[in-house]
Amino acid sequence: MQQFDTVILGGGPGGLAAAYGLHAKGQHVAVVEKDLWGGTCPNRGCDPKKILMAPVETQGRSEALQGFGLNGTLEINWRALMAKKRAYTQGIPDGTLSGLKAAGIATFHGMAHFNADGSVQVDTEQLNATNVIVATGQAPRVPQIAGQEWLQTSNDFLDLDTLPADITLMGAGFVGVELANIARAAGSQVHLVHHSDRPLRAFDGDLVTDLLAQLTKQGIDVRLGTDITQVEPAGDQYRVTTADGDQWTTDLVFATAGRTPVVADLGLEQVHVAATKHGITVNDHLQTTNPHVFALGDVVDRPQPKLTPVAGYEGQYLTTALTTPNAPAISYPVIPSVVYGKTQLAQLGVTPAQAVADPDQYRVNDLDLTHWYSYQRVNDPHARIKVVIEKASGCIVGAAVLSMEAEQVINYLDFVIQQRLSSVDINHAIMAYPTLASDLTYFN
Ligand SMILES: Cc1cc2nc3c(=O)[nH]c(=O)nc-3n(C[C@H](O)[C@H](O)[C@H](O)COP(=O)(O)OP(=O)(O)OC[C@H]3O[C@@H](n4cnc5c(N)ncnc54)[C@H](O)[C@@H]3O)c2cc1C
Ligand SMILES: NC(=O)c1ccc[n+]([C@@H]2O[C@H](COP(=O)([O-])OP(=O)(O)OC[C@H]3O[C@@H](n4cnc5c(N)ncnc54)[C@H](O)[C@@H]3O)[C@@H](O)[C@H]2O)c1
Repeated sequence: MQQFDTVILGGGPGGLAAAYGLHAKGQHVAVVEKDLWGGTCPNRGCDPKKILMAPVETQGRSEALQGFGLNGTLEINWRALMAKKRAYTQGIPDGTLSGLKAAGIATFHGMAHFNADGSVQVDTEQLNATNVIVATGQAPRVPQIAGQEWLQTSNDFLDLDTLPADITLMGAGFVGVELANIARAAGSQVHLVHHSDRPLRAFDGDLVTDLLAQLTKQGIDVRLGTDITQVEPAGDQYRVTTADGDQWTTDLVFATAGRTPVVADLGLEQVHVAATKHGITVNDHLQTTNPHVFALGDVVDRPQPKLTPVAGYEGQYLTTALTTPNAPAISYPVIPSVVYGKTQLAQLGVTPAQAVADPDQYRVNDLDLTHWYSYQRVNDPHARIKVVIEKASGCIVGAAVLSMEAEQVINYLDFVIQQRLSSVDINHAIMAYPTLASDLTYFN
């Protein structure tokens, strides 16, 4: 039996933020990881995805300028791109582990679960702690359809040796839309199938419609309002059948229909930690139904989006909460979400839909940006922003953006909203011109 102040289950971005934070506060900390040190984001999520996305973005910019001073399209070399991705990801687990060891944080590799006395079991090791933090994340959800055993996941996609000529993606959420962008740009025929008529439900409906039109223009076969009911082998390929009776053959089918919290086999019931199908139940101090067990990151059932910076923020919060008497409840700043691709979709703060529902408090500036200098310069075909303004203060409190530059614009607006900067404040700053930042003055 080894004794710690805090034992953390899961060595992803959330668990690691808490581990380093609590260690810096003088706690004796242990982290348990059953698979790849570093977790989803740097091994099978954000980072490898965005490495694959780099040439996609460049190709998109090149396509937009064809006939406007640029001739010749760019071709993606999948093998070379995958080699670049692997050169990055292969160093992550060892690098993460050495960082923890160098800091003096205890590490255990293996599947952790609770014993009935509240201790944590990792193979033959029994770890005892004042508090335990569950940071076990989410895993791809594989829908239960006929032939589900043939379905691949984003983990497989992000490590494909060769990109098949024809792929099908089941679900047009964050993962489905981003993988569709990558595969299409790299030369695959892509079928993107979504069960409802309204994918990316958290985002502004008009901008999602614009984005889907862009994907269709890129040659992606977008099929809405239809369910894949069966996948079966057909020679070297798979035959896909939908509820409408449509059928086609494809080389690989990927389940991109969401992710499920990793709670099975943790023995949560042994220590009376409650969970729903959306994750572990916590109060406003990230404390579970067991006062000595806390949870953070993707595994938590909460309304905030399941993103790396949110997991990291919660790790920092628990650093304070577990080392300060009477710590305040967690309070989240505005959280930006971005769907990456040739055209990026981003959102932050009060949504245009919320603003329209409360016209006494808010107004919405719906701006076609295609004629603004920043977007004309790069020939962005569909640049658009909806800016939500609080009527009483004149401050920007939310935004939804669709453009090749959305990831940058949304982060500038994050500062503007978080600091509650008025247009007078913004005008006091001299920004380099002409840049995306110098556009900020014109949004409200
Ligand atoms: C394809 C893809 C792309 C993404 N892109 C982005 C993006 O661009 N931006 C963004 O912000 N977010 C993105 N995300 C989401 C992001 O990866 C997660 O929000 C983030 O990794 C959550 O961190 P976490 O620490 O909560 O969980 P994880 O990173 O999932 O880490 C949990 C760890 O716990 C381990 N574990 C599980 N059970 C046990 C156990 N019993 N014992 C020991 N260890 C265990 C797991 O092996 C894992 O390593 C993406 C996700 C995917 C899948
Ligand atoms: N750029 C980013 O920040 C980024 C990228 C990828 C993932 N993520 C994070 O990971 C989470 C998971 O992403 P995701 O795309 O796996 O999930 P998601 O919840 O964003 O999208 C999955 C979609 O599939 C649909 N669906 C469910 N069952 C289906 C079925 N049988 N057939 C067809 N469609 C079906 C769902 O309605 C949903 O719209 C995201 O919510 C996000 O928090 C973030």
